[in-house]
Amino acid sequence: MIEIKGVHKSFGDLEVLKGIDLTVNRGEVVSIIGASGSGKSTLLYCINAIESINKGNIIVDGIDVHDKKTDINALRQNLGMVFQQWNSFPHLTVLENAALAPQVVKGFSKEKAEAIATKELTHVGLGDKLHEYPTKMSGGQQQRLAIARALAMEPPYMLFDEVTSALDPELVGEVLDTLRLLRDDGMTMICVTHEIAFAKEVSDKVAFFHEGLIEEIGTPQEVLDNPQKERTQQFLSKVL
Ligand SMILES: Nc1ncnc2c1ncn2[C@@H]1O[C@H](COP(=O)(O)OP(=O)(O)OP(=O)(O)O)[C@@H](O)[C@H]1O
Repeated sequence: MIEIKGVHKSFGDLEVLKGIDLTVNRGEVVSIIGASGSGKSTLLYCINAIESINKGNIIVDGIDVHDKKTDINALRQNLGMVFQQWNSFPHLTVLENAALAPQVVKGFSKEKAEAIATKELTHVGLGDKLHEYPTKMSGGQQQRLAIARALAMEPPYMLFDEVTSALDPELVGEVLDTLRLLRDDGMTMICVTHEIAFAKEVSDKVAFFHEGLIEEIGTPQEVLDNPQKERTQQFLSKVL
């Protein structure tokens, strides 16, 4: 379970998160929507300690992420993260890219790491690209590689930060299909997304962020079909 309790985060004088409370249970898909600058990505970065927090707690399976005694590297193994921009190693093949972290971080043998990486790459539809170089692939394929690379660490949680935003429109579908696949596998996911229809389809909960606070949270039917707050209604009227 991921428990976010009263989290505040500032960059200098700018308070970006103003008291976020959110619980993500195992097996749940939670989508975070909201205007640009409302703090969605910052929350993801705080969950896996890329960013520090100023107040509150983030607890992952009972471990306080921002406690000085917490082994961040061990914790991050449980939190796979995929960003808007895919950053693979251009001099490594697709398989070598996906097998790298299990070897370096987990100390797995090359054979074991490549077996897991092959399984995950096949799962995301890249089984026929193992020995190609990522620079030769489309943006959608590279983003699926980024997902497989995160999955190869076998994390119980996945954090997705606008993974389709940098893609040409015709490539968005294949990446969303991959996320649907993970949802069907029962993966616990937090998705920061601008894809409202996708959020509606896959999420157990949708959180609408407004200026560093959760303005409204509930099922997709509650928040997206029947929003109670005026700000949610205004936001949805602009993006739907
Ligand atoms: N490292 C940083 N230093 C200073 N300000 C930052 C930093 N990261 C983010 N911010 C600011 O914090 C605010 C929230 O940014 P964040 O990326 O979390 O928003 P967002 O809701 O994810 O927006 P978008 O949908 O555009 O990605 C913005 O005003 C941004 O400029």
